[in-house]
Amino acid sequence: MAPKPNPKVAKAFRAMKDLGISEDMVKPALKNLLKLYDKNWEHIEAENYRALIDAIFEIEDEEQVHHQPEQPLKRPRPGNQDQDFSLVEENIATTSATFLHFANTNSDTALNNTDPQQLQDTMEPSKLAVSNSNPSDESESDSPPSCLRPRGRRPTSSKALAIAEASEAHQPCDTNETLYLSQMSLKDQHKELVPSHPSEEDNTLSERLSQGAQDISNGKDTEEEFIGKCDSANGVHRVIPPENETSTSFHNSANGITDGVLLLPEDAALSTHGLYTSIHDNESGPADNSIGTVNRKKVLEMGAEKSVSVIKNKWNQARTSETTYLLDATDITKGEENVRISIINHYNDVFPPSFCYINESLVGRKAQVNVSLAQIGKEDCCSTCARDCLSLKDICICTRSTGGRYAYTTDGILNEEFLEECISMTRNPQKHSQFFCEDCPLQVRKDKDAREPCKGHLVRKIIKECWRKCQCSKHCGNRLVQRGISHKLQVFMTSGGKGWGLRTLVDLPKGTFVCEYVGEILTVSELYLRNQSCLGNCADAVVLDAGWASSKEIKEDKALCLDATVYGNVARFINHRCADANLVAIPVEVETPDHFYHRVAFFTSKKVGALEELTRDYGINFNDCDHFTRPFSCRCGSTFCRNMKHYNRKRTKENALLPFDFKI
Ligand SMILES: C[S@@+](CC[C@H](N)C(=O)[O-])C[C@H]1O[C@@H](n2cnc3c(N)ncnc32)[C@H](O)[C@@H]1O
Repeated sequence: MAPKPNPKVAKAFRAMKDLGISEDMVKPALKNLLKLYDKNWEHIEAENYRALIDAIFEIEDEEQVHHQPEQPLKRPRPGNQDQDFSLVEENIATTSATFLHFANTNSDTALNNTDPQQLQDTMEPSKLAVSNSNPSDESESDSPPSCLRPRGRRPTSSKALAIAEASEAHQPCDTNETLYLSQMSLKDQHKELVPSHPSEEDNTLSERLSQGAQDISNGKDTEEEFIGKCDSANGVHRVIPPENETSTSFHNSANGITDGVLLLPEDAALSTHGLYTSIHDNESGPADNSIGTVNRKKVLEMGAEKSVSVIKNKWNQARTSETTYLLDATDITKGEENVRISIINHYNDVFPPSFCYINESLVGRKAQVNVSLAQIGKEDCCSTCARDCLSLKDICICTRSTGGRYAYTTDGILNEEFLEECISMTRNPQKHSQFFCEDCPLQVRKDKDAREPCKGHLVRKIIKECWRKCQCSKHCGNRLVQRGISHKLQVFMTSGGKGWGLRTLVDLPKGTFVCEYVGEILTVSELYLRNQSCLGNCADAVVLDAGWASSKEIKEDKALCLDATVYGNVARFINHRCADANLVAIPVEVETPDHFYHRVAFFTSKKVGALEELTRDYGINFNDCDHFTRPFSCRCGSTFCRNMKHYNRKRTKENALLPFDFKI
């Protein structure tokens, strides 16, 4: 019998995998570190495997010196975001190559004309590497306790493919069919997909990319050009037939929605643990070990039936007790947004985290959110305006919270002055008014002995949009965030070891609304408990403290936050950048006169070019464990990085042995 793997090793591999780092890269680095630290795991595990990440990059740097071809995983150099951008651009050939192939699947000519040798010549070896790792080879019997949240998992065993092929091969291609990431590996396709010498008449790759995105958002039937098309002859990926049940959307159900906020019932198994336990407990799938069988499970019931799609992977479940949500690679939003948002990974074979896409926040079990229409008084809505408030002579009452000025311009972007003030608050909070609570909800959750005084909350500027009780039209210029995402975005695997990220596919002027942060509305205490049970693997949350200044006492059920770990929107993929991030978060009131609940909207703080990664400052103090964001070694690449002072890439071996706080 093969020896059981060390659980610490398995845990380290898993942590690196979450960051998009392949096993092949982890192995040599981990071996070196174990030698260096004399198998003392404390140093290796510290600060979320910071030493390991550094060691991986060092090996990679060395390799880059010795082997000229570019490696896929690159550390962003300190300096600016353009660096990140250029990395994306550098590698866009790979991404677009995939698109090019798909664009040609209709005629098949490109594929037929492709000389595999020429293809190889055009690709760097690292990008051609096809992961042969078979999950069945990874013994998971000793795998570390998995976080209670579900995670993306890639059923790549030969058995999985065999079953998929048997049931789906030779099915005709149907543009209505949806290609799910869980059934494909973009990387595996690279060998066959990249045309050797794109003709000179071809559009530039980035133009094609943009065009692909445009086609998708225009709803043309060229989806396959963008992400994939059933190609059973080549066996490059499999297609799951369309689901024949009703939409997976919670959002559209009439029941349960109160003034724009969807309420889940007490017994809806909202906690991560509860949700997945309930799925597992009730499922009665096929008795065999089939993989990739799609099952639908009623998880939430509220009068009308709502169902959640789960990909039931018996084989995976037996090993990890994890359930994976289906993810549509052409549109991770499941149609919940006005635009489709695709997801792409051309760096490694890591699958995206599994989560349930929602476009409006859901009220959790304990949070108290007042959404009653009766609470919206005359002073909170414009009852004499008509059509577009912004075009009227008289300033409407909805500008009360923004000092009698509209936050938006008639061009549909944020007012420059207002934006600059919000940016300044984010970058230099100490220069702005703050208030300090007597019993800070962020401290109350702690043991009495560990409590510290309130660290202060900014008195933030809040946008109040017009809402349904107002007399203006739905197209009023003072209703921007409530109309949802309108620009083309894409989730992509970053090149700098930050895992998945979000980027724009079009140029965005300064002050453009990009998206909201959507998730479960929890109390701070609920989040605290959830994070504790999550064994360090929760996504990040946003505290809704903009209204706290208006109240002397903040009751427990009013201290709210948003957690996008299990239910969330595209904002859950936005990575952190210290100080000079290109997005700024601004509280917005829409239909909620309750000052303890507000939405959080992201606007561009500068002009952002197409394909540039979108980033926000999480507001982390990297020396302070109090922040809800799970600690990570910052790889933002900013010259203002608050985590850089501890970091020196060229450190000596002796230095490597020092605790991180002492490194220079
Ligand atoms: C809200 S998630 C962002 C999406 C995430 N990258 C993913 O793959 O799902 C936040 C997590 O992303 C990673 N992350 C975000 N910004 C980072 C940065 N500047 N450097 C390193 N890791 C980062 C950290 O692991 C963090 O806990």
